[in-house]
Amino acid sequence: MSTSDSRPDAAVALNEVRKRYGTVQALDGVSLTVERGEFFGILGPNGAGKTTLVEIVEGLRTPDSGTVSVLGESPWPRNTPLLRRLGIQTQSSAFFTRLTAREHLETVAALYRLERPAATRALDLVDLGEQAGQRVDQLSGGQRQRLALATALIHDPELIFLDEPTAALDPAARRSLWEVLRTLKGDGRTIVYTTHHLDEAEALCDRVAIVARGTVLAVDSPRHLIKSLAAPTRLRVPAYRLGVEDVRGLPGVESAAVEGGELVISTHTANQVLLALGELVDLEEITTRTATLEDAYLELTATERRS
Ligand SMILES: Nc1ncnc2c1ncn2[C@@H]1O[C@H](COP(=O)(O)OP(=O)(O)OP(=O)(O)O)[C@@H](O)[C@H]1O
Repeated sequence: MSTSDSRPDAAVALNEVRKRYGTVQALDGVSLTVERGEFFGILGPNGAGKTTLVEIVEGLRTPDSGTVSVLGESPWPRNTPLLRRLGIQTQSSAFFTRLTAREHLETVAALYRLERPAATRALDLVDLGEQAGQRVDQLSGGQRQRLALATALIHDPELIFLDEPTAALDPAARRSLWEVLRTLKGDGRTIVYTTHHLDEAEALCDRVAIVARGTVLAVDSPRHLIKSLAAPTRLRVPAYRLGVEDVRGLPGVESAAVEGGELVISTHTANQVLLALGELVDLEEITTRTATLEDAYLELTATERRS
């Protein structure tokens, strides 16, 4: 792993970062590099250390030891020129709640000494133009979340940190925000984001880090993670057609269980199992689901959940 000092060209470089709160070792020697222009996901169970990690990179906390470099600079002591190059969206973004969405953004724009059109651009970017005249405290949860994103983006930052940006969004709004995020990445910006939506991380991220108990379990592209962990393929057959006993001994079947009216068979040799199942049922009755990032994540973090 390269050290932060040797990678000033990286968007973020951490080397052996540790942070303890009392008896809790929140980060236990984290080293990772985020390249410029990357869409980078930080995944992990509750309490894994994700927020601590991101807050250290943002300069909001200092580590006990280790080095951190952000856009080639140290985030502390408080580095105002660097902060201006960062866009930070948190779950609990502070709003001027009695103002309208537009007034809120114009106020933020003024703090950055930006011209007023910056507010309109930010509203349009997150598709909040129609709510521009609505008071912030009357926006829905999802609309507030989009306003938080607009607030983080108003000064055109190079490196964007997003904390579960789609947590309160309905499925359609979530998809439309994905497009916003893809556009940001398309413009060459670097995005570092935390999420518990594994399907989303798989769809958006170039690479993800899976963190648990303050350590990085894996860093790779979702595709490579899925491949390297060799998570199983799942074949589903209506439970009224076949039972667990019918398939347990078939070649390639690793496990079988009934879930929600379907017999779910796990295998690493799907073709072999499909051949055998073809003797028992119509192939059209079988649905195949190849491994996902969620499977890889669950496999990697299984030990954490058991302990
Ligand atoms: N200010 C603090 N004082 C004491 N302990 C803390 C503090 N902040 C975090 N912790 C502890 O450090 C560990 C890591 O917390 P952190 O918030 O970084 O995890 P996380 O991965 O962001 O969790 P989540 O997914 O639940 O947001 C947890 O055990 C948490 O209880």
